[in-house]
Amino acid sequence: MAAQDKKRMLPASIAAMRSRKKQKLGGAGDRPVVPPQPAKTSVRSDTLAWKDVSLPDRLENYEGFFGLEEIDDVDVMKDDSTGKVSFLSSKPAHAAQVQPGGVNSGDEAQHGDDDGEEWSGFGDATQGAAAAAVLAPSRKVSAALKKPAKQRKQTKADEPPKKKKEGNSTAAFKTLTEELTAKEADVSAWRGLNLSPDTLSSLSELGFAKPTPIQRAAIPDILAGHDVIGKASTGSGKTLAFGIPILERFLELRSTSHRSNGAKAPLALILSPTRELAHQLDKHLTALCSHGLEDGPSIATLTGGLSMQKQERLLKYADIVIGTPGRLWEVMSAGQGTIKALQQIQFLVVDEADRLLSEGHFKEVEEILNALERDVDIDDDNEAAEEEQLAFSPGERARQTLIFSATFDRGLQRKLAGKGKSGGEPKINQDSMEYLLAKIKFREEQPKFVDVNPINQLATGLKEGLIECSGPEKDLYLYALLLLHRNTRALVFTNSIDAVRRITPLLQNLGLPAVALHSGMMQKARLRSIERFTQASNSGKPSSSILVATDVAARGLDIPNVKLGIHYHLPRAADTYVHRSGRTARAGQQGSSILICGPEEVAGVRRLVAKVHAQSAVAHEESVSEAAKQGYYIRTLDIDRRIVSRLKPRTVLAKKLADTVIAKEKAHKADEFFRSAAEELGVDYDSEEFEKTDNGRRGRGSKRKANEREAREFTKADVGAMRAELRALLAQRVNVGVSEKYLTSGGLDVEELLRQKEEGGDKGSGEFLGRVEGLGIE
Ligand SMILES: Nc1ncnc2c1ncn2[C@@H]1O[C@H](COP(=O)(O)OP(=O)(O)OP(=O)(O)O)[C@@H](O)[C@H]1O
Repeated sequence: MAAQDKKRMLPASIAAMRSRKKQKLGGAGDRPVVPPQPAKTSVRSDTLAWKDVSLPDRLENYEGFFGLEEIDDVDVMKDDSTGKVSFLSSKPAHAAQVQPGGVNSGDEAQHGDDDGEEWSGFGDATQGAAAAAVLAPSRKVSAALKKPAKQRKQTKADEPPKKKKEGNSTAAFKTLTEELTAKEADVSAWRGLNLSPDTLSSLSELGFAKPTPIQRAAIPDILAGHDVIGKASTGSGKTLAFGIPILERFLELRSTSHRSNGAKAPLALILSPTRELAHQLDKHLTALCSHGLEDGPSIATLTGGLSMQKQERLLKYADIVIGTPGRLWEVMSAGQGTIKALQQIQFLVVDEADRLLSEGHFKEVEEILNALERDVDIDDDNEAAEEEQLAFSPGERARQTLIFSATFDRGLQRKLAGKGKSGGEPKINQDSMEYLLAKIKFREEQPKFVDVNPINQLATGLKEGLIECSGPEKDLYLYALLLLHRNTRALVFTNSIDAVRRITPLLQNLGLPAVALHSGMMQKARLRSIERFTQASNSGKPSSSILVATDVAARGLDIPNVKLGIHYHLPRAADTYVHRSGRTARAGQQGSSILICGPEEVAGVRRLVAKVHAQSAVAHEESVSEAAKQGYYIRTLDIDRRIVSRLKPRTVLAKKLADTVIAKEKAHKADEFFRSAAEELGVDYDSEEFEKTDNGRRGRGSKRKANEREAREFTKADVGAMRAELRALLAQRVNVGVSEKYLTSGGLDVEELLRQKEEGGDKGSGEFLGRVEGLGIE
C-alpha cells in the first residue's frame, strides 16, 4: 500500500474515531481531565511512525480490508468549524516533518483550520492512540483502537503460561485422575513396545502394568510413523494408544530439538466431538505426561463455553492441542498465525471420528482439515517467515493421522480391512466417514487399519436387558430400577434436553441424588454435574449417584465405576447403543445396560441390539441381517409388576411437583418476554387475556398445554401441600408383598432382603431383586 493511499484515507478514519469518541464522552463538555504531558509539535500524518497491526489469518468477511496500522502517543486536533485536523506528537518520527504554523498540509488540509479542540483519545486513555485502517480499492474506511502499550492492562498475554500440573484444568475430572494414580506397577509387560524410560516410569506410576490390546497393536505402527485407523471396544484404552506415541515423539524432540519455552508450533492436534470428552482427554494425557516426567508437554484444550482469550493464550505455548471443532475453528479463524502454527503439527488425531461427522460438526471439521493442509493460507509475501517457521520443527516429517473409535460404519470397515467389493467407485455420501477419510491427506496411500475387536464392539463385562412397560409408565420403571440399584453409579440416557430437565427434578423429588447434563447448560454447570456424579461414590463406601443426560455423555466419558446404564429413551442408532452402553463395564469391569421400552418399541430395539451383536457377520463375510435373524436376542427382564405398582402414587406426585415447577418457570419466562415485547411496541399486555385467546386454540399438544395451565395455577400453598404429601409417601414402607422388609424413603434395604433370600426367606422378594440385579441373564 502506497503512503499516498494511507494519507488520503486518514481524514475519514479520524472522522469515524471522532464520532465514536463523542458517543463515549457524551460531548465535549464531558471531556476527561488530561494530565500534563511533554510538549508536542504538529507533524504530518504520513511521517508518523505507523506500525503494522497483525490481523487474523482469515479475512473472508472483511470486505476488502487488508491492512491495519496504528500509532501511539499522538494527539489528534480537529477544528469543528472547518473540519481541519492536525497531529501532535512529542517524539516526531524518524521522518516526521514538523510543519510551520503547527498545521498539517496535504490532503488533511482540505478539512479546514484548527480551532483548537483537542481530541484526547477514547475515554479511558489520557493519551490518544490512533489506528488507521488501510483498505483495498473499495476505499471503505474504518478505524480501530488500541490503548498505548504502557496503558494496556498487564495481562499475562505475552508470558508463557505456567505449565499445567495434573489436576489443574478442570476440577470435574479430578477424581478421574486420582483414580488413575494407582500404586506403582511392574511395567515389564510394556518392554516389547520399545518405550522410553520416562514413559515407562509414567505408566508405572499410573499403575498400568500391561498394555491393553489396542495399545499393544497400535503403538508400534504409530511409532513406526504410519497413519493408523484404530478400532477397539469402549473403555479399552484408546486414548493412550495414541497418547503414548505422542509423548514418545515429544521426548525425542525435547532431547534433540531447539524447542524453547517460548511460543512454539504444536506437536499434535486432537479433535474431540464433545467438550466433556475434550476435557477428559486433557486429563488423561496430563496424567500420562506429568507422572515421572520433569518437564512434560504443555496441553491446551479449546472448547466452547470457556474463555476464548485464555484458550488462545494457552495455544501459543502448547505442545498438544485438544479441541472441539466449533471452538477450534473459531480460534483458528480469528487467531494470528494460528493456522500456520497448526499446519506444522506432526500428529492429527481424530477421536470418536464417526461422531465428529454427525450433529452439525461436519462443516467445521472439513474447514479445519482444509486449513491444516500446508499449501493453504500461505501468504506469498511472507514466504521467508513461513520457511523460518517450518524450519522451526527439527527433523520435520509429514504429518501422521490417527483416527480412533469403537464404531465405524460397516461398509467402511470392510473396505479398510481390504474386503471392499472391487469395481467402480461407489458414490460417497458427503456426511460419511468415507468422505472424511477422502478429505484427509494421509501420508501413506493406505493407512493401517487396526481392529482389535472385529467381532465384539461391546465390552466383555457388559450385561444387557430390556424392561417392557407402557410409555407413561417409564418414569415409574426408571424409579424402580434406580431404587433397586441404590448404591450404584448410574447413567440415564434420554433423547432430549427437555426430558433431562423433567426427569432430573422428578428423581430428586423422590429423594434420589440425580444431576443433569445436556448441551443447553452453561459449560461450568456441565463440568460441575460430572464432578458431583463422579465424586459421590469416591468417598469410600458405596453411595448412589445418578447422571441424567442426553447423548452428550454417550461418547468417550470415562467415569470410573459406572455400574448401570439406563436407556430411558431408545438410542436412535446402533452405534449410539454401543457408546452409551460403553460408559459402563470399562477397563475390564462389569456393568449393566438396560433399555426401558414401550410395547411398540420392543421389536425395533431387539433388531437394533441384534444388529450390534451381528458385527461378527462383517468379520465372517455373512450378511448382517442374516446374522441378526439368528443372532443375539436381548432378554426381557422379569420385574414383579405388583411391587412396581406400589411405587406409583409417589412417582405420580413427584412428577406433578416437578411439572409444576417447570410450568411456572416457563410461564414466568414467557410472561417476561411478552411484557417486554409489548413495551417495545407500546401496547398493553394482559397475560390473562392473552391466555384466554391461546386457550381457544386446539390441536397437537393441547393436552400438554392444558396440563401446563393447570400446573401454573397451583399456588405456593398447593405446592407446599404436595411436598408434604410426597414426604409422607416416601416415609411409608412399600410392602414388597412377600417379605418383612420394605422399600422405604431411604431406599431399599437390599442387603437385608438378599440376606433373607440366602437364608431361605421369602422367595418372592428375592426373585424380584435377584432377577433385576443379575438381569436374569446369567
Ligand atoms: N494399559 C492400561 N492398563 C489399565 N488401565 C488402562 C490402561 N490404559 C488405559 N486404561 C484405563 O482404561 C480406561 C478407559 O480408557 P479410555 O478412556 O482410553 O477408553 P476408550 O477406549 O477411549 O473408550 P471409549 O471408546 O469409550 O472412548 C481409563 O480409565 C484408562 O485410564
